Amino acid sequence: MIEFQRLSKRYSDVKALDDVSFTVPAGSVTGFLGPNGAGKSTAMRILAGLSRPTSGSATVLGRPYAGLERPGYEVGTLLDASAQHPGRSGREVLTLGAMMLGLPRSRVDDVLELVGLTGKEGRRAVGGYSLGMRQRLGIGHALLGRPRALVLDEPANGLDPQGIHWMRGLLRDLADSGCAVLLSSHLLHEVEQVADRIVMIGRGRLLAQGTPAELGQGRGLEQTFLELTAAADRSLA
Ligand SMILES: Nc1ncnc2c1ncn2[C@@H]1O[C@H](COP(=O)(O)OP(=O)(O)OP(=O)(O)O)[C@@H](O)[C@H]1O
Repeated sequence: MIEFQRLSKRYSDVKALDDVSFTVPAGSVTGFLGPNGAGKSTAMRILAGLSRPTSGSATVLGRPYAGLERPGYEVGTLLDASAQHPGRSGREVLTLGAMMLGLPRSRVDDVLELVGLTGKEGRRAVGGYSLGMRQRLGIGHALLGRPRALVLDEPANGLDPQGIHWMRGLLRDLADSGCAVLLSSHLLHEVEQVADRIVMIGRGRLLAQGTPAELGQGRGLEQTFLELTAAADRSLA
């Protein structure tokens, strides 16, 4: 389970997160929606131990990232698909990750297959990958240790329709096997199709949470999203 409790983050005069609380239960996909600058990446970076909260907490299985005993087995993260060194091959990236986790080389082949990268693609330098291929590699890297929680920031960016279909199936299978999946996206329809629950934020504040049907209120998620985010903009204007 992933939990954000009264999480706030301030960057000098910007309140990137303001008292945000929500839970990502084990065995579910939670879609994290918000317009540009809403605070999604900030919340995910804090959860991954890359940034400190001003107040509140973000925990995986009850512990902050720094307190996890075996982080690679507990939470997998994909925060920036383009963060890998362009000169390394996909296989090298995964092999380094597998070595850090003490996993056998065979796990690299399993993961390449899981994310749909061929042996030839795995041997190519990441600098020559399309964004969709980088997303697949990043998802594979996050899954190396078969973690119990998964945090993906905009993983659908750059994926083609087949790729999006594949990712939807993968996330569903992971959740069905007990994983807590948190997924941020701008693609409302995509999220609607895969998420069991949706959390909406705007201007650093929690705007709504519930199932897609509850939030869509019969008129569609997009309408609710547009109204709530516009109201958040007005209240802080
Ligand atoms: N390192 C930083 N220094 C100063 N301000 C920052 C920093 N990181 C984020 N911010 C600000 O915090 C706010 C939230 O940004 P964040 O990147 O978390 O939003 P987001 O919801 O992920 O946006 P997007 O959908 O565009 O990726 C924005 O106003 C952003 O400018």
